[in-house]
Amino acid sequence: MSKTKVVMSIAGSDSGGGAGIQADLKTFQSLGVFGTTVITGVTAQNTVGVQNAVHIEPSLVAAQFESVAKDMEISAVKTGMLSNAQIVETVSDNIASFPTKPWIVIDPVLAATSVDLLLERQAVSILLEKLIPISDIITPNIPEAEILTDIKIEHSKDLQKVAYKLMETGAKSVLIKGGHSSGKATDHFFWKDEYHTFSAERVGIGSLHGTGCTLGSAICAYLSKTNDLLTSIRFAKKYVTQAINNSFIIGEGSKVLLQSLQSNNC
Ligand SMILES: Nc1ncnc2c1ncn2[C@@H]1O[C@H](COP(=O)(O)OP(=O)(O)OP(=O)(O)O)[C@@H](O)[C@H]1O
Ligand SMILES: Cc1ncc(COP(=O)(O)O)c(N)n1
Repeated sequence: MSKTKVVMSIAGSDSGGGAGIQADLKTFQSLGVFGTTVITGVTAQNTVGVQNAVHIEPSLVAAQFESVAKDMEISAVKTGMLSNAQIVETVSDNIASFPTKPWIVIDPVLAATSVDLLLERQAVSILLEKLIPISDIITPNIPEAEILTDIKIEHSKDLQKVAYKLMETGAKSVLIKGGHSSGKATDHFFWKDEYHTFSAERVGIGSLHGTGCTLGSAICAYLSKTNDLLTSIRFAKKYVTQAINNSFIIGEGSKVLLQSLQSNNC
């Protein structure tokens, strides 16, 4: 009997439920795909910030990969918080050794909205050397794009410089997210010599938690359903915009997104 393919989130746990593994699984469930997980770290976190964090032993990270990959067929993976250099290395090696190549979405989480570090800075070089080169799409926000490339984004032409530099490291495509800019919430997508924008009205409702995780995991879910990069980004942008428009307050800090079941199963 044929097996239904699954998707995988490789990320950290957010005890507050708004970001990380929790946001990814809610997105997968809403979009009708079966989500599996490799947990890289556990944060004590709420809508105000990250209070504490521990990294998972690389051998246990590897064991989670092995358990899932030897039993199930993984059509798409998404990475989020990766904690440190050893974990980035373990994750890169394990994804590269899957028997069937999955779609690979890298959300290079460097710091949470609350500015706590979720990846040690020494790990950035290994991310550039090992993980980004095997990715189909990398989705930095503006501060992350600047850290990864050492290029300050001041004008729109800087977006292209950043994207080309990331593609030179081996990323097949780059989506620079516009949550941290002003005006419309426009995401800039560079792929080979193509350039596309995905735009939505900016919702001015204070700070939000989990937007990047939700967009990345929606791209991952749609890739597993459509096998088409542009279609997946378009649908994922629509999904995150709807979730932002319906965001709500659960604590004293950032609002969280409403992840709701989608009827349009493309
Ligand atoms: N206020 C907003 N209104 C509409 N869309 C937004 C808003 N803020 C972010 N977005 C969209 O949410 C998605 C995630 O972008 P963002 O730049 O916020 O990612 P991120 O910084 O990784 O997430 P986070 O802020 O949760 O860390 C993008 O599609 C972006 O355009
Ligand atoms: C475990 C974990 N992973 C990722 C994020 C980034 O999410 P955000 O930038 O939306 O706070 C987070 N806060 N916690």
